[in-house]
Amino acid sequence: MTPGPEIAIFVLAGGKSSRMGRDKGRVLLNGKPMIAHVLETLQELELPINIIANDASYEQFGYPVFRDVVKEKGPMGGMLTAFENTTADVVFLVSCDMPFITTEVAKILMKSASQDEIVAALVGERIHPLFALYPVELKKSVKDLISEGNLKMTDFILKNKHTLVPSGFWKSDGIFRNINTQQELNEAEEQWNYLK
Ligand SMILES: Nc1nc2c(ncn2[C@@H]2O[C@H](COP(=O)(O)OP(=O)(O)OP(=O)(O)O)[C@@H](O)[C@H]2O)c(=O)[nH]1
Repeated sequence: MTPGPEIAIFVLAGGKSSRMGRDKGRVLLNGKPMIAHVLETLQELELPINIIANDASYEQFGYPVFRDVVKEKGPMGGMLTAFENTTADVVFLVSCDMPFITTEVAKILMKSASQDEIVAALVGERIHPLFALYPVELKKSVKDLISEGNLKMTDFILKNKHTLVPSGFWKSDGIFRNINTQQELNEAEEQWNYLK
């Protein structure tokens, strides 16, 4: 049996957090910075973990921190930064604001990992680009899209070879819930024991 592609995890934490009003990755949720919940789940996968952030305080989490190679280009810029800083074949891109992710769903997506296909979850009509696998061989194409100003992640997925794993392969779609606002943070805090 041939071994699968080598995968490295990159957690994105370089956004503006304008809806939250303060840096999302470090807001406290159930007593811990939001990104710490994400990292704790991901570490069970036993893959290399990296963070892409523009603030050195992310070094406190104990993983390598890379600054965006191109600023203010959203997750596409974060993805290019990941591609530029890995020797793996595939980057597992994860948003820092998804504290309910599970290793169950990560492993389901990873089963389809490929050196030349993007793998993402499909929930209803919605593709989730920030808990998804991207082949590093798409680096040139990402560079071109960034210089053209085409920064939409779902467009990028649909224009390249991809596998969309439909909902139904896992127990709950709640794992894709992300937290953008103070109200969503309050709700997650209140429902923590039920959701986690
Ligand atoms: N490295 C990096 N990550 C980013 C960038 N923009 C967004 N992200 C990350 O991508 C994920 C989703 O970000 P969004 O919620 O869409 O954007 P945001 O800028 O963080 O927040 P808003 O300003 O409220 O839209 C989060 O984990 C962000 O930290 C960026 O330019 N660089």
